[in-house]
Amino acid sequence: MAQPYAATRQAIEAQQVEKRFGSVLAVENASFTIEPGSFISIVGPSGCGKSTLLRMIAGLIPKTTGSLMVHGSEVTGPRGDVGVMFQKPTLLDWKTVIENVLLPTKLKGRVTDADRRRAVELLHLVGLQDFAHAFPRHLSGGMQQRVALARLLNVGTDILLLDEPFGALDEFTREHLNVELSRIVAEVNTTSVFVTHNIAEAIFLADKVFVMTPRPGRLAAIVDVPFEKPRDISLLLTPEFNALVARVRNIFATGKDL
Ligand SMILES: Nc1ncnc2c1ncn2[C@@H]1O[C@H](COP(=O)(O)OP(=O)(O)OP(=O)(O)O)[C@@H](O)[C@H]1O
Repeated sequence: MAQPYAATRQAIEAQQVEKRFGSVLAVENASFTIEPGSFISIVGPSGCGKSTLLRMIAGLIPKTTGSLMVHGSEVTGPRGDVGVMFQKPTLLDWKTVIENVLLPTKLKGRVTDADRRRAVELLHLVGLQDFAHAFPRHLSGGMQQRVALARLLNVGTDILLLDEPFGALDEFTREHLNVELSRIVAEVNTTSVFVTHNIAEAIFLADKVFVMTPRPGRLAAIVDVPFEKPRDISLLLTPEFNALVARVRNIFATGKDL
């Protein structure tokens, strides 16, 4: 359900945003709004500008033209209310799991007992409560991404930008983590923007799917996902789900919605 202030203030608002890298038009004329608390997937084939769009929202690269606002203010650089997670977990190998989760707290100052309790809560949330004192090298790739997610949640950002966070993992782990991610972001009530080139994954997670097509990177359609949440993996086998997958695939092929 939308937040009370959704009517007046969107989490993210883009108007005619473009990004050029020299002669390459990476993102063309993107306009959209993202409501607080919603889950958006950006899906499209390789090179269509998904990561570029996400990096602009994160303030990691500047837009070339247009207006891009987060919580009502123009994005001019990285900001505290937006957190980003990439395919590689970037954990500190010489720190334990809980020390990695507490890293953002430590960068701000002294770590209190309350901070430690919160870190333990976050480890419960991502299912790693028994691994607080393990080192990252003793964890699987999926577990390391869970630590990265707990660390990101510890920053307390309102908006999570997730760039293929499970892209390097096997299909089974990935499906399982998608279910977990869905539960976790609903529990902490963040706005989430998730980049993937996997159509089923995009639909399974999202309230809306932004479909991008390449050359130049264009936001071809915004598709509403009608399935109730929380969602179970069995949804993937239903005709309704597969019809939506076919619809998104058709947008890739034709650049147009049905
Ligand atoms: N720093 C850069 N300098 C020059 N060109 C870039 C840069 N970053 C991206 N591009 C170009 O912009 C276009 C979009 O790239 P982007 O990485 O956003 O696509 P993507 O959809 O995320 O692809 P993938 O799924 O393969 O990660 C591509 O043509 C890419 O070569």
